[in-house]
Order: sequence, then structure tokens, then C-alpha cells
Amino acid sequence: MAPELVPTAAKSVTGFTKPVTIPKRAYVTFLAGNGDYVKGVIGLAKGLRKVMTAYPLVVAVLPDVPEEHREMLEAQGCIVREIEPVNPPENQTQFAMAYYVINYSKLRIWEFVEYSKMIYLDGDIQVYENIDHLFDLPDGHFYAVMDCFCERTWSHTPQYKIGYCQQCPEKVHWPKEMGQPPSLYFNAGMFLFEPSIDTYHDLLKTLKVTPPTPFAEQDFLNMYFKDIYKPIPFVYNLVLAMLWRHPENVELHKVKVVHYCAAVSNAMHILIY
Ligand SMILES: O=c1ccn([C@@H]2O[C@H](COP(=O)(O)OP(=O)(O)O)[C@@H](O)[C@H]2O)c(=O)[nH]1
Ligand SMILES: OC[C@H]1O[C@H](O[C@@H]2[C@@H](O)[C@H](O)[C@@H](O)[C@H](O)[C@@H]2O)[C@H](O)[C@@H](O)[C@H]1O
Repeated sequence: MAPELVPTAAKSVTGFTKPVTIPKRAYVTFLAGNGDYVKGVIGLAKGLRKVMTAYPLVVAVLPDVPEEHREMLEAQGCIVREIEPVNPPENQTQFAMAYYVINYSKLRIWEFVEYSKMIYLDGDIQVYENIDHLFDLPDGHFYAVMDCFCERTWSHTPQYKIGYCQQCPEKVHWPKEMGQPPSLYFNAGMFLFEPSIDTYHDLLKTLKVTPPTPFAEQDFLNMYFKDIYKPIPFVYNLVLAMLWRHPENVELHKVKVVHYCAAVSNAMHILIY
């Protein structure tokens, strides 16, 4: 993996050098606990290096990530940054998965303002082709891949109950009597964003008054960035369930990034690494 980009001096017309700041970019992931996810993050670091990315991988670690795991990540060239947990307001919410509550801590990455743009990738993601070009997408938007509503983890939602999915809206139409169909909804396992202290503080302020919902920070980010969200092709985050839920939408030979987020595949992914 290329070393971190640093500002360089440039010759001005008068021959005097003046420092220029090259916008710094990086990939970032999130790691909590002392379990197997570190294997996924190591696999992610190896994959990014293998596709010869020009940018470093920052790993935002919660305090419970052991020193041994941090050293393993640094040995892979990762930049390890400790973050404090972010907890949602007190609530009785039944998260789709109980541990999702720790995923709110992802919000800390908006504080990494030494970078102008970052691509967030879950630790259970693997990158098989270089995606550095995504950093050149126009500023001012939030880019991510649309999710699928067909897994059982969505069984609490009206769309699951009627068999509606944004991946195939023509298959089961959204009934008029149910009002507007759900807004385009992204998977928060991969997204391109612009760190900003103002956004970071507003995210935390908004979270304090937002009742948690089953998909935790994914629901929250979808609500918060709704107006600037721009879908990008699924080749940048193939949520594995798409293979058996919407095979007609998948052109496997074009896929650049795979997200091993269905329960069965998590184990598979960890075994690979
Ligand atoms: O105990 C945990 C749970 C989650 N994560 C991180 O949070 C991400 C999102 O969680 P998960 O992958 O389980 O969500 P999924 O996409 O599978 O729903 C993981 O990929 C890890 O990067 C972690 O490090 N430790
Ligand atoms: O905390 C909520 C999580 O929600 C998302 O995972 C889900 C989502 O993809 C569902 O559509 C699937 O059905 C489900 O299996 C999967 O776990 C993000 O990938 C993860 O990073 C994190 O934000």
C-alpha cells in the first residue's frame, strides 16, 4: 500500500517554492472488540494493497481492540486511530442484530478532517479491483450502493411484509394506499464521504434526538444524508445476498467489491483469511 500522501512544495513563477496541499484521501474501516473481525480488516488491507491503491487504510478502533491486534494492523501498513464509542439515546429498540448498537461508533470518522475525502469499508468487505477513481466523483454528495430488503433481517418492515424491494420495484409495486414508497436506501458498509467537523458535530447532535431503529447507524445515515445521497453501481459493494435474492441484477465478472454481510458468508469470509 502506498505511503500516506503528504503536501509537497511547488515552484511558483517567481521561482520561490510555496507549500501546496494535495487533497489527502484515504480508505477507512471500523474495528471493535477482540474477536475475528480483525482478520477481516487484515484481509481488507491486503486486498487494497493487492489492487495497488494509492491511498492508506485508516482503522478506527474502539478502546477494546487489544494492542496485539493493533500491532497486526500496523504491520499491514494500516494507520490505527483510537475512537471513543458513540452510543444512541437510551431506548427499547430491538436492533435487527443486538450488536448493531456498537456500529453507531462509525460516526466518529467524520472527525478525520485531515482527509478531504474518505471511502468507508466494513471489515467484512473485500476489494478485488482498484476503486481509487471513486475519489474523483463530484464533491458535495454521499455516495453508496443501494441495499436489498429481502433478507429476514428486514422482516420487521412493511416492504419485507409485502415483498417489495428497491432492487426490483417492478416485481411487487408499492401500493398507493401505503403512501410513498421508501426513499432510496443505501447499505452503510461502503460509502464515499467528506469528513467535516461541522457535519460531525451535527451528526452527534441529531443522534441525541433521534430514536434508534433496527438498522442502527445505517438507518440514521440514510435519514441524515437523504438529500445528498447518490446511488453508485452495486459493483462497488456487492451485498452477498444479492446473489440469491436478485441474481438477475448481478454481473459477477464486473464486481469490484464484495460485502460478506449475510450471516452465512461472514463465517466463510473469516475462514478465507
Ligand atoms: O463486533 C464487531 C461488530 C462489527 N464490527 C465492525 O463493524 C462492521 C459492521 O458490522 P457487520 O459487518 O457485522 O455488519 P453487516 O454488514 O454484516 O450487517 C464490521 O464489518 C466491522 O468492521 C467490529 O469490528 N466488531
Ligand atoms: O448496523 C447496521 C448494519 O447494516 C448493514 O448490514 C445489514 C444490511 O446490509 C442488511 O440489508 C442485510 O440484510 C443484513 O444482513 C446486513 O447485516 C451494514 O452492512 C452494516 O455496515 C451496518 O451498517
